[in-house]
Amino acid sequence: MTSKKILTLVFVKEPGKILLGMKKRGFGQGRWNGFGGKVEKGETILEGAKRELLEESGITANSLNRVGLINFEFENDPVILEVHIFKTSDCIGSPIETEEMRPQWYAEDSIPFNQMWPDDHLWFPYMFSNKIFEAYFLFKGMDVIVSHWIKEMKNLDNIIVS
Ligand SMILES: Nc1nc2c([nH]c(=O)n2[C@H]2C[C@H](O)[C@@H](COP(=O)(O)OP(=O)(O)OP(=O)(O)O)O2)c(=O)[nH]1
Repeated sequence: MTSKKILTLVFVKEPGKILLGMKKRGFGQGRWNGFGGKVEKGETILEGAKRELLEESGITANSLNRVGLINFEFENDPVILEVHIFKTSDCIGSPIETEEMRPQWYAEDSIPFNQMWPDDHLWFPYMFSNKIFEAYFLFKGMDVIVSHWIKEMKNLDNIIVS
């Protein structure tokens, strides 16, 4: 039997650059990523996304735009990770280093994909060209993608996040 965990991932974007954080501990440690985590009981996905962004980067988002939805499976693991991805440029505050993340701005043309999850270079181009997408990745361990698909979507309105 499989079970699902709902997670969020938020990217703060300014023209030509994006804020990433180096994950200092836990799942994905040592990789640059957006800010996010598990949605808690009693909160919506959007609330969870804003909470994690604030906790991990010190930034408050006024609004978030949907970027995509990815389901991750790992061989020999019954847990599916459903990751809701957002971006925002409508936010307040400057990034601060937290217990979990060390933030750094990167130019869009120098993203450190070799220090990121191996799927990221496949879907970042959708995000950078403002395309909404849905994707699936099956991993063996944390480094090898066994199979995957990515589809551009008109919207993700069938998946309610508010
Ligand atoms: N870019 C990218 N992000 C991913 C991938 N897989 C994956 O789970 N993530 C994201 C989703 C979440 O934002 C984050 C994992 O959340 P987490 O385990 O740190 O959650 P958390 O902060 O609630 O955890 P914790 O407090 O219990 O440590 O990593 C991936 O392949 N690529």
